[in-house]
Amino acid sequence: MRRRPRGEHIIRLDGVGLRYGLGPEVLQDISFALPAGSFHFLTGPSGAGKSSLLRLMYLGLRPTRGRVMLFDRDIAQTKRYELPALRRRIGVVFQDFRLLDHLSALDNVALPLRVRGVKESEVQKHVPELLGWVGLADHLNAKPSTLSGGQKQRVAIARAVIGRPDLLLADEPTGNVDDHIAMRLLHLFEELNKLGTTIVIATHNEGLVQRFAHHKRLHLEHGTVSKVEE
Ligand SMILES: Nc1ncnc2c1ncn2[C@@H]1O[C@H](COP(=O)(O)OP(=O)(O)OP(=O)(O)O)[C@@H](O)[C@H]1O
Repeated sequence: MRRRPRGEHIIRLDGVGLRYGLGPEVLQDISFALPAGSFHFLTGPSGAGKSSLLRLMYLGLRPTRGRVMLFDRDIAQTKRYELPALRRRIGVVFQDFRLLDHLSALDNVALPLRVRGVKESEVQKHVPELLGWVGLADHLNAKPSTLSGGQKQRVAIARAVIGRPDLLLADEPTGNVDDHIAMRLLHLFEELNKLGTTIVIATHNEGLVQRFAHHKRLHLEHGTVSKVEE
């Protein structure tokens, strides 16, 4: 598996601004760089721009000004056909999960491995193991519509981490689960981080941030970074 040496920047934003359509800038003058292997909580009040910043980072949106460098590539200079390969190196946990409704929990989580051509024997070994780890051993064949919000969230997390991405971006990944499961999920992110994945977790859960205060913080206020620990 490809691993990057520590010390490089996984993502760098320089003077980035974002507006939706003709609206006001919702992100302004954003500049920071995240070193490979770092672990940040993205915090800030509701509406500060956390989800918008994550969208820029997973290339779901282009900035209206400034420069985004991802894996040492300037996104503005990157050809459209090259973007899917960059995106495959990013695991994303969306706030609204975005599971495929016609697939079972197991098949949703298996997707990133199957896209990559991982052997089916490996898929059948690793996916149930991970789903068991997040407490869903009894729901491998369940369709998302039969799962609770917290269970769907855990399937979405398993799908985002199964391929050991270079960068994991998670939007409120513990928003629908109780404290005990939130702790377990945070430990899962820490394990992934130890294997080299750079992690950014947007959260409102200040209690959780305090319990994991050994990790760094990227704080947004009114669309701009008011604090970044690099
Ligand atoms: N698709 C969109 N079109 C227009 N404006 C948007 C869109 N998405 C977000 N915004 C606006 O951008 C600003 C930042 O929103 P964003 O969702 O990024 O904040 P947030 O910090 O993630 O909030 P929350 O913690 O409540 O999820 C808000 O003023 C919001 O209304």
